Amino acid sequence: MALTIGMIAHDRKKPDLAAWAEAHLDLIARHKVVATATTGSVLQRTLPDLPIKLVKSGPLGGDQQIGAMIAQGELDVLLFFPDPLEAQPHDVDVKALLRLVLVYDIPAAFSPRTATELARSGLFAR
Ligand SMILES: O=C(CO)COP(=O)(O)O
Repeated sequence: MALTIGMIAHDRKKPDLAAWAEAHLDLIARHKVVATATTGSVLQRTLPDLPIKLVKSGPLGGDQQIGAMIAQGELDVLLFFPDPLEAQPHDVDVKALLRLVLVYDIPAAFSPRTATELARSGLFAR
């Protein structure tokens, strides 16, 4: 059964997420990918053949849209690479998203290494 995977990264982490997605394309290509707008455009540049549903940019409500998907049971996994060294204008939205990840116990990874461990868990092989 295809999973719906959310992909989000803050600006300085977008290259890391694109590189991770490229390295794991065989796994994620079986699933549906939804991404915030700017993250999604970077992913599309790296992986032009991967279909990606775009929501709004994070600071314009995209994190909240992904959060709403979690609340509605429409998101199975979240890969979110935040930048721990840069303040975000929409920090409250980021916190709200992370809170919903915990409320609904969504499998999530916040760095390339944890994403790789999640991939090794077999989650994406379903
Ligand atoms: O800000 C984000 C996550 O908090 C991501 O939004 P963008 O992908 O539009 O940069």
